[in-house]
Amino acid sequence: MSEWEVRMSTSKGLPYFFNTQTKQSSWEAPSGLTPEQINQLPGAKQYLSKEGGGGANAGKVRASHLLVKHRDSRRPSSWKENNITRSKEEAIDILRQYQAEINGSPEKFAELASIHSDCSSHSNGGDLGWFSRGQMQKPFEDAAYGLEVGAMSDIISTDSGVHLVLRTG
Ligand SMILES: Cn1nc(-c2ccccc2)cc1C(=O)N[C@H](Cc1nc2ccccc2[nH]1)C(=O)O
Repeated sequence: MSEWEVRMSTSKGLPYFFNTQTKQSSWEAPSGLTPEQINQLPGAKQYLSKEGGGGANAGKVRASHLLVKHRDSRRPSSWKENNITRSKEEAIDILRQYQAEINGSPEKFAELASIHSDCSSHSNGGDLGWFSRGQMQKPFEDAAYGLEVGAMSDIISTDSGVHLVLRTG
């Protein structure tokens, strides 16, 4: 863990993770590090400050999600299924299975989101990019802003369906 540090990409205005030994770099926090360990990395305080650092993303957070829609969703249709008829309870049961399979792994999260998420962001491994308060439905915003970078929410519910949220920036 000691060989990782957080640096700022001047071209993108985004923090990234750099391994000083292998010279590997990654936008996503290295897997296997706890949110506490991530926040103790050199550069974390400066570039991962709670809400997007001092740059273009000041006050913003970055998150990915895995959405399972149900028949009461605002738009009960997705790239996967034209007419979604499952109940909310069934959607929660399905998401619990994904949650267990993810088991805290950001790589697994992105893999399952790309296959199973009912949001068009599935093509991005669930990545929604950076957003500020006031942009997303409130329960989603509160979950994302309430997470440390690298942490995952429990199941949350919005008008779109039920979600798992992973904060990535
Ligand atoms: C907010 N958003 N960003 C994307 C997105 C982002 C990056 C790349 C592709 C799509 C899709 C969406 C979106 O609203 N998708 C909806 C589902 C949905 N509802 C949401 C509520 C809160 C956060 C994300 C959500 N995604 C849909 O596809 O029916």
